[in-house]
Amino acid sequence: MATTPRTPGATDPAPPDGHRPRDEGRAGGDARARDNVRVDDGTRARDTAGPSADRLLLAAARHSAGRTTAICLLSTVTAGCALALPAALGHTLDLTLGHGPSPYLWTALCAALIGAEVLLEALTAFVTGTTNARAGSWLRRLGARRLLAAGPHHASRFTPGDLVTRLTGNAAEAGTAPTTAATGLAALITPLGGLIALAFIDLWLAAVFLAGAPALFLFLRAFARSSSDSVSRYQRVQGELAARLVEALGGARTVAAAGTARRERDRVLAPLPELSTQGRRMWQVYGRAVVQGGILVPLLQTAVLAVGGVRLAAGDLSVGELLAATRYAALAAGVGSVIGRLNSLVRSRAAARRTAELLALPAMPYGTRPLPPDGPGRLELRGVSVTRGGCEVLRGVDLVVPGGTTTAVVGRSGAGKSVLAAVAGRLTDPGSGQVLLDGVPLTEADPVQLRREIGYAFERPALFGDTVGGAVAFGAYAPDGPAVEAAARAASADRFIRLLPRGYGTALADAPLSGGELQRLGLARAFAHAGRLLVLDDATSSLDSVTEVQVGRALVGEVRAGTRLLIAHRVSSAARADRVAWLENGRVRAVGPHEELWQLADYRAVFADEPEDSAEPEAERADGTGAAR
Ligand SMILES: Nc1ncnc2c1ncn2[C@@H]1O[C@H](COP(=O)(O)OP(=O)(O)OP(=O)(O)O)[C@@H](O)[C@H]1O
Repeated sequence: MATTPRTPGATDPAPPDGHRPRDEGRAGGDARARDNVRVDDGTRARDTAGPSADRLLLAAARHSAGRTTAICLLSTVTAGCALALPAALGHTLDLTLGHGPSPYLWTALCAALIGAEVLLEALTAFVTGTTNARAGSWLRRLGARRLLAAGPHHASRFTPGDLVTRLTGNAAEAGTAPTTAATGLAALITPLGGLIALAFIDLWLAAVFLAGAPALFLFLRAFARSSSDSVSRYQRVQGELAARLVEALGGARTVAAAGTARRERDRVLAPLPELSTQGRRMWQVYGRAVVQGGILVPLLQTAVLAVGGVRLAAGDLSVGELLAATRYAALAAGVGSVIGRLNSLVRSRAAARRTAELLALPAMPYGTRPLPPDGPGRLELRGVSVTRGGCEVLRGVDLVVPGGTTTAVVGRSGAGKSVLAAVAGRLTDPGSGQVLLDGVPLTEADPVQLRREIGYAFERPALFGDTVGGAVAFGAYAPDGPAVEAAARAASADRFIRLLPRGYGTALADAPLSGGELQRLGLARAFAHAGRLLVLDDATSSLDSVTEVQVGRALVGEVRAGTRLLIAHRVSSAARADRVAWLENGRVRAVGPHEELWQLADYRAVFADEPEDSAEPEAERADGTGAAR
């Protein structure tokens, strides 16, 4: 038996055709691999959710309104100090050169202004950092909460790598918008104030500066445009690389088995040249900006200084005023920081758009109606239709599973069995129709009670928890040790768990599990949390026939009694059930006892491809009902 190190949540990508395994991440909706924003009706999710991105940024600003206001005040006062300093320095210089009374008071004022500026800048940086972190984590929580509320089917529109990028980098970048806007105001005050101060000192100096301003403006605008473009392209390619890598790692075994490691490596790394191009472009844009800025800004300052020198020689300016003027010219040239902030706002908005797309996921509606106490677990599907990828995969399904009975759902591959299981356990909602548990529509039921009352086991369970025992106990509530062990016994998992180095206390990371062992742990988890309805979605497919029969018996005798819905591929599973619902092309073709359906050639043909090793260990009768109940 192949043994693989257990990686919680790791699943192989679905094979291109044929029977596809069900896993918890899929849960009724395939992650449409390599097509991260494709939605059900075949259209692409909007890449331009402008208004909702803006609303999200406004909400983030409201969330951190107090801190953002503080940052705005702090940076405005800092700008005030920066603007007052050149005038004070100039005046102090004039006093020192003997044009007035003692300069000590002014020197002290200069020192105070410098000290205040440094302190305020440090304080602003501190508050900005913490505000950004808080806003980012708030956005991240919003996104994650909505993702969970939307249910697995809707979440599967996004690939895991893409989701990680949206919830980490994008949320963090969007979270910086409020502080960028707050400091942007001050960034505007400083160059404007510098220009006005320049005009106050001497109109000629302001005129010289303004003459060079268009060139400065054009240069800054070009920088903002090309840098924002290259940065966003770079980020997009980075996200694509991450998505490909996550996908390849998830399917590492398939890749190894197919011997396509080299091809897969090439596919993962295919965006690298584009990444390199965009990276180079980013640095080129930056380097060009440094050179151009390094020439233009000193040129402007030199022009102001030259004209100032002439005005000084003519006696129209004092030495102190000339000193102040050069400083104000430098401050006025700092208009670049405004453009830089605009640039970050543009990037934050783009990032917010990607976060907002998560928030646009429809949340599954829930109600507060309690399920009737001691209800038998009667499951009813009324006219249930489900559309996936533009096709109706369930069409007007009517099905009643009486409380306390077991119904096996059979059908050819792609008939809609897993989607039906997902609808029955409320992992996804039907497009039309209704699902009721003990007479309560699932959409109106209390979600907490629903999760306690519906147990689920999958073909490829994802394990959560620190230890093997913890993984079995993981769920809406934590069963105690004896209940965990009883569930593991029922799932035929107890024996192999006890052989692990620390038994139930073995860390999951130290427990290499075969496919069958993994399935048995998933079954044990479902048994430990069995409520009035238990849905087993092909959850015994990797078990050998003997173990499967043992688990089937235990399910009847040792697990809390209730209604069972089994997705079955084996004759033996169908034969053990009280009734069989036979699905064909998304419709219920027939419902009845296996023995009766077995008379139909089409029904027998459903199991025609059944592998030999799934035959019953006991002699099977010609009608396929030899399975022990
Ligand atoms: N998210 C999705 N997007 C598009 N099509 C989907 C999606 N989920 C399921 N389908 C399609 O719906 C149909 C029914 O899928 P389902 O997984 O329920 O089949 P199944 O009967 O369980 O098949 P199998 O026995 O092979 O697992 C299939 O054609 C499948 O490709």
